[in-house]
Amino acid sequence: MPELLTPLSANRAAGGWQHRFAHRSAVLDCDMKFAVYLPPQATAHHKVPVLYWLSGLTCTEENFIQKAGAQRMAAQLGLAIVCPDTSPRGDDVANDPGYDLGQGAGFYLNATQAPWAAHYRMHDYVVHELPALVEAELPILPVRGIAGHSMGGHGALTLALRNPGRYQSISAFAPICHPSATPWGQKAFRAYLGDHPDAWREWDASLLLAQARDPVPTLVDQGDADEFLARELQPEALENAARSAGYPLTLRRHAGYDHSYYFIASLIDEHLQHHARALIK
Ligand SMILES: N[C@@H](CCC(=O)N[C@@H](CSC=O)C(=O)NCC(=O)O)C(=O)O
Repeated sequence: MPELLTPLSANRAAGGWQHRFAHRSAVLDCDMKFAVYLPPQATAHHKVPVLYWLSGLTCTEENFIQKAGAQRMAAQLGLAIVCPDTSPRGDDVANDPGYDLGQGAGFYLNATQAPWAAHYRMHDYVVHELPALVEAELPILPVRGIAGHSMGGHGALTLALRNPGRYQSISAFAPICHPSATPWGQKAFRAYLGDHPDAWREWDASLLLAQARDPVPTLVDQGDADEFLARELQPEALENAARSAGYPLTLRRHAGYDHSYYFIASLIDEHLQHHARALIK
């Protein structure tokens, strides 16, 4: 039987190991890469809980592991971090010249429209295929939190809200909160889902959260100097939905912070601690 994971790199980090692997995805029908940080507590005899990190537009599996500085706190807490790529990839995979559609911009949904539907099934990949793979091949427990940034914040919120019971904790940095009403989201939804308002509603975090019946502790951080705040992110839509649903959302605003990884690196320890409170007993 062929090896399921092809090692790409392994670097010692904070007493654990930062890995990158390639594998064949049946769900996406293409070769994919992902990164996983294994803390020192993860051994052949001891499995650890896991945080799935979803990156934003233009990112690969490498942005977070190189820029967020998460390894030291993950090692302290005993938390693995799995970072998928942001879309299917390859010469045979549909693409678009814009940075906000196609490869690097999968939006963590299952596309229904041609030409995207053939490969763009990032929801099923992140929720089902990748966890089954890492839980079978690596010392990782099926005890999961989910987090992300911007497009990946939208992904973290929607994947958790669509799959009650699968994630015990949620967090996001500067998420796209109401994509069916903002330009990045509308462009992606029109392409991937077609002009079908009912379908858009199923992938909009604020609209899903307003209907949520399974409360999961959720932390959202937003910088007030974020260049995308008013046009693309609209955290007030998420706040209003949480208020009307009585959902346990903590949304914090931070003076002077922009949309970059400097913001993420400044607060990532608090997000990891938020997840550890739910995942590590
Ligand atoms: N015009 C920019 C837009 C891309 C960008 O800002 N990407 C962010 C995520 S935005 C929402 O999903 C990002 O994380 N970039 C990578 C990084 O390492 O900072 C551009 O094309 O650069």
